[in-house]
Amino acid sequence: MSRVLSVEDLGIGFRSEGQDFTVVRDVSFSLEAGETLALVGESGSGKSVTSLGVMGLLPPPPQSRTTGRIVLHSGDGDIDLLDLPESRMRRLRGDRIAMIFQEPLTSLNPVHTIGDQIVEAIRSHRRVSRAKARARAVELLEQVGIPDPQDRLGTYPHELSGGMRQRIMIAIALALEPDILIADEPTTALDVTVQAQILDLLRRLQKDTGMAMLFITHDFGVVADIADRTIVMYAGQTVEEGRTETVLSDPLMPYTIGLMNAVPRLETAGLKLGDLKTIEGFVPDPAALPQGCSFHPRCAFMQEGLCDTSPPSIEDAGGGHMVRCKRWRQIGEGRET
Ligand SMILES: Nc1ncnc2c1ncn2[C@@H]1O[C@H](COP(=O)(O)OP(=O)(O)OP(=O)(O)O)[C@@H](O)[C@H]1O
Repeated sequence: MSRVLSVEDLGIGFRSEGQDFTVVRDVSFSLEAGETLALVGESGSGKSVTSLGVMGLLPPPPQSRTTGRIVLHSGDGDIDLLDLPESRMRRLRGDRIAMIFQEPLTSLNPVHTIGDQIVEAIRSHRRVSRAKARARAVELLEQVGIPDPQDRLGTYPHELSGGMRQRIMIAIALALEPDILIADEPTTALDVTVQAQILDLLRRLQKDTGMAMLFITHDFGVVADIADRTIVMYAGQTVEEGRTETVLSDPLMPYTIGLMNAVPRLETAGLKLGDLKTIEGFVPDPAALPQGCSFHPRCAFMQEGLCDTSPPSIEDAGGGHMVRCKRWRQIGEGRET
């Protein structure tokens, strides 16, 4: 597999009411062609801000500031996205990196037909005739499973169901055959059956096109269905990372365990980790992070004098399974007994 994206030591901060605060810290990951990486965490953990950073869609400085490197590995060589002028970033967006969001209605234009919107997406990046772009639009609608694609070109977004709208957004995102698709909670607003259909569709399209996917979700059920690798984020940091099957079968960070236990069908039989059923409390305010481990005030395994003093570094628990918890060894041992 070839590498398509490297994110190195990403840091993102905002300025609000004269105060600077950091919401993403030291996040590093890479994406290979054809693989899916999930970013998981509760609301406010920094998943969306990370993906907006990759897309170059954060507010301009001084409202936001981004540090580290985001490198797109393309046929034309490596492109450092943080150094790119907005005009070139605009050309890459949609073309090499595309994004779909939770609620297609906010991205689709209500006054234009879906055919016009797909044609526009193609013609804004490629010099092709209207007729050719329309033919490609029909092909794309077929690809994403829209029945009677020719007739559907003339419909408006509000005439379609939520699942169909998400398929349209996927068609638009794929129109230019991007190397990377960022999917930010694309199935959260859909009912369970439609959610499964959209996940199936994304998996099939990925197989056909070889694109890499960065999949943002708070739902471990979705992670189990779609991701090759998983990064769990908490308070703007990676707290656990590894192959999805490793993270799911052998979670070592109490935050990950708490998130997983919140998904009934994943309830981890045999974990024997006491009564960590749900996670009490909230993600901390980025402007007032607790001392020590950011998660310690909510953690059932917190050890006074250890977890509340200095922040834990991220450690390799074996085979690239990375964990940011000073007590991961005891947690692993507790599981084996
Ligand atoms: N434009 C902005 N200005 C100031 N703060 C922001 C801005 N966008 C996001 N934040 C803050 O950054 C932090 C991370 O937010 P982010 O949206 O990335 O979380 P998330 O994990 O994706 O959650 P969600 O699932 O709700 O989108 C939050 O504390 C949020 O309030």
